[in-house]
Amino acid sequence: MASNSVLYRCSLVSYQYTSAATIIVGRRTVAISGNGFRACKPIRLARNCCSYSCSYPNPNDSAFVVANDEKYGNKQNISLTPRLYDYILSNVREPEILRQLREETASMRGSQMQVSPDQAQLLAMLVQILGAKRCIELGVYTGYSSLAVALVLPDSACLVACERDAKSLEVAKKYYELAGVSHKVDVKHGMAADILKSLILNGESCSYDFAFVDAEKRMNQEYFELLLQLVRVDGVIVIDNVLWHGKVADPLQVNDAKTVSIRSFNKNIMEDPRVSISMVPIGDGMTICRKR
Ligand SMILES: C[S@@+](CC[C@H](N)C(=O)[O-])C[C@H]1O[C@@H](n2cnc3c(N)ncnc32)[C@H](O)[C@@H]1O
Repeated sequence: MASNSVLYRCSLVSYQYTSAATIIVGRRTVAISGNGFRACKPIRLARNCCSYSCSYPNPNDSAFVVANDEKYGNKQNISLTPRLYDYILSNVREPEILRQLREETASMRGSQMQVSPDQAQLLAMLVQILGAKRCIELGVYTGYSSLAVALVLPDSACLVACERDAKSLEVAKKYYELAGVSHKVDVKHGMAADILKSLILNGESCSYDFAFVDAEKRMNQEYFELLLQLVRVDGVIVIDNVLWHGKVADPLQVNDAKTVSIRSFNKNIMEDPRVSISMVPIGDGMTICRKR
């Protein structure tokens, strides 16, 4: 450990892309200002959380966190500070039309729900690597993630975009038009599970290459079961918010219905032999599943 390092007890550094951030240090919640970040709800410190050593005296600067727990072999992990996250975002190639949509959505209710530019870029890349032609998204909101996917789909491809809220769908449809991708997006207004069931009844099982799940979190297990029917072998299902602002890792103190449900879903998926998985700490956490 560097001689000027400071030992912090912290449960999580939690950021969202808009205007400030918080870190919990000891018993205090410290607000960190930084361009482009929004303050998150502070997460209470677990009594038994492990200690982390940060190699800078200012938590705003500490990019590396070392878990002191022998169990992890003192592995160094990146702790995403506002500065580092700014750096990551400055290395995202966000198409102009997505930037416009993000800015229009920023003043709307629920704008924090939108995936971050780095997440959208990852989704688009997965679709490209897969050579996906048939995709599904559950939870469109104003269309940021679906537009990122539609932009990289070939003209003959299709994205089934499911959303229950008609008002936010209007914004999404406007941007599909502006981006010239409307012909690739099949907008479905309704409840995600019902739409998936109707696709199955329509004989579309095993015909999809890619699915992104970002709707009602407590329905994730049901969405996943339906999507496993709709996606082909070697197809990919990505689930968002699997870290749920870090609450999933604090079972001693955080047990609200949504957190318990996401925690239970994560456990089920971890033990599910039907898929290979990778939980990625990007945004609020995404699990990438490949159907075996
Ligand atoms: C987290 S937001 C989606 C954000 C979007 N992926 C983006 O990047 O902009 C979740 C959306 O799911 C929608 N939603 C929630 N429950 C739903 C359901 N049961 N069926 C369809 N849509 C649902 C909400 O109305 C909301 O717009």
